[in-house]
Amino acid sequence: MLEIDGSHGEGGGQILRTSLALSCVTRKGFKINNIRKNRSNPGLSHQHLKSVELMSELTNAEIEELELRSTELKFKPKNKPKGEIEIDIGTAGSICLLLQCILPTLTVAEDEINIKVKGGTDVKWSPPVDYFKNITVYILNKIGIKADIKTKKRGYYPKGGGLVEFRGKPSEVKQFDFSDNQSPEKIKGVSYVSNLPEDIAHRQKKSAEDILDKYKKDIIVKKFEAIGKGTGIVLWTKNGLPLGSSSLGEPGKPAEEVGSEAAENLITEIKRNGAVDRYMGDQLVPFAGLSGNSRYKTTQLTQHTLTNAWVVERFLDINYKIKGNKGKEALIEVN
Ligand SMILES: Nc1ncnc2c1ncn2[C@@H]1O[C@H](COP(=O)(O)OP(=O)(O)OP(=O)(O)O)[C@@H](O)[C@H]1O
Repeated sequence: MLEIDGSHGEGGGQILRTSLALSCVTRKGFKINNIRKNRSNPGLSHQHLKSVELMSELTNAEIEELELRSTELKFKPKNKPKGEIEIDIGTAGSICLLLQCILPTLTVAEDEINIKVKGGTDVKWSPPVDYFKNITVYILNKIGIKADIKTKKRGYYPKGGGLVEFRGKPSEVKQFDFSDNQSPEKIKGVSYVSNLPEDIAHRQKKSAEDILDKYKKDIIVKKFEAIGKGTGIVLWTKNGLPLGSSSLGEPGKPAEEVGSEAAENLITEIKRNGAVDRYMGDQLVPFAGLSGNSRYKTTQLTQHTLTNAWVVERFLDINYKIKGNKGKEALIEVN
């Protein structure tokens, strides 16, 4: 069994998720300790626990020590992933982070993987579902990963209750070279509210548009069905590979600030010389590794990217070459 130190780098949940994914791809078992050691609430939270359960059901894995707040875990998959599953995170834990585990495993899937997940769709420190669809899944489709998601209901902190349907098919990851990007022709986006006045979504949109004044824009306003209250905005560039940014509303945060935060972050992404944004910088790591020979330039090298590369190197016989410094543009290569 491979031994993984969950406190490596930022010591967060992604070490577990990437280990689960790569374990299912290679069918190498692993033992992880110090799970989420550097988080204020260490150990497995609901989202991580459900990710382990999901991956274990898909591959008929043997697991030991699976409990809420466990800081250690053993996982050994038996079969190639496939199946149809309904899973309820039970909290506002991120649906998109749970789905992160499955995407790399489509490269070895025996059959379709269809999942209905309940939980949070637009929650802090995770990809909002509109980012996941329009940036993560969009870019992965381009490199051969056959996946799609449909958002049926939104889920916000603290109640969750969002519903997303995921469909994935056996896929072959293509080698890719994303070292350049084109300047954006247009900014697309969605400014949304649930169970709050629609005016908030219009104000978020307006303040984002004011900052993005020199670009063509197509930002739609939506009122989404949900159990709880929530607002936010997701923006992405059109032309070439999409760069994305987002901001969530919260009590006491003016709608104008939500819109301007997302727009300013997007401008920073555009001004930097990178083909993918800082979040895709870490999310593409496993796919570059699985393709065996790929390169891409991220707008900002993060600790998550470095840690993700470290995890993938434990499972695959590859080395990442990362040229650049943390916080700056960087080229990530596998060959
Ligand atoms: N605003 C965002 N837009 C897109 N992707 C995001 C955003 N915020 C975070 N992400 C992605 O979500 C993932 C977060 O990983 P991280 O390890 O921080 O989660 P986590 O550690 O599981 O959190 P926790 O330990 O609390 O569960 C990363 O892949 C990151 O790129």
